Amino acid sequence: MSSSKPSVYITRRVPESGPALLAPSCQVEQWNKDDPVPREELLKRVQGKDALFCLLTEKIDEEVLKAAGPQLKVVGTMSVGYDHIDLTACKKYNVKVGFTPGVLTNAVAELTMALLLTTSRRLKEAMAAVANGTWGTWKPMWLCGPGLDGATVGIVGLGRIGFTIAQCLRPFGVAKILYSDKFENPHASEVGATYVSKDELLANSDFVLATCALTEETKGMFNKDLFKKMKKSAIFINTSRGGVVNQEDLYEALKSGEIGAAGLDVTTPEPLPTDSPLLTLDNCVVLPHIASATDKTRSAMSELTAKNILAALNGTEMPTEVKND
Ligand SMILES: O=C(O)[C@H](O)CO
Repeated sequence: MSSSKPSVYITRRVPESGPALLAPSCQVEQWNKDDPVPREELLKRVQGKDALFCLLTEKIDEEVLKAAGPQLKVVGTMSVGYDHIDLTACKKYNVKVGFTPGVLTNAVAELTMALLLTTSRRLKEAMAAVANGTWGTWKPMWLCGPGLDGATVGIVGLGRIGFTIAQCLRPFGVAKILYSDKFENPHASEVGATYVSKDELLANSDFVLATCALTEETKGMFNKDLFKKMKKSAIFINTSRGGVVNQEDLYEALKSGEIGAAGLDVTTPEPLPTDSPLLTLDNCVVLPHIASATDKTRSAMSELTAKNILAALNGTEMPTEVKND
């Protein structure tokens, strides 16, 4: 680094451990609030900065890169997903991109398991019954659900997170884990996962989990055609991005009984408006994008983002750089 300290703009209040790593060697400016920085403010504040520390809520496109100026060296996003960053524009402006894979894998797998259990064991309806007084006597046929024991689970996208979910599933006694992806995962056999076509996965799975990245190919992929191919009892879980689902089609599939239930940690848009039809359904559980929300994970994400930025500013290898060739 040159003698004058490089400047970094942080777009949100984030766990302090990340900014603390930057502070000794950088001039740090921060939008120190819990709500996103307004676009105009971002475009103003990023001017002249050497690095941008952002979140998945900020669209980082050519306009932002241009506003920053030619000295901008790196965009570090505090997320594993980077669908909010225009990689083509970053390449054009010679800006490196850092992200935070690995450190949030366990937390996201854990929350995916929570959604699986909440939907299959009908916890939303059960908790409502306790609260609203419709809990009568113990009834043998009441609030029964499919359970994981002996089930076939289909994972669409067996990357780090999908793989860890497969590990978590095994002690629950699932019979089969199927996965579909662009390529076979060479470690799949370690978790007993079998590579199949998407159609085979959809036709045979009791649970279908979306753990793929949002790309041009996966955008809106879970639509009425795919829901039709699932079992009528299938439970669909999404902890990737809301954009992989056609939400109108999902609503129809849940309402009409085309599929059994859904558990979503991600939606389009976020926050999901409170008048969304999805929220009227007993068989749909919606969470506010909290899969990585453990104290430890969010601190680790903040630190890794800072380390990516420092490495890029120092001209050393970034711990987790998005390959942008
Ligand atoms: O992309 C991510 O990192 C998650 O969606 C939020 O932690």
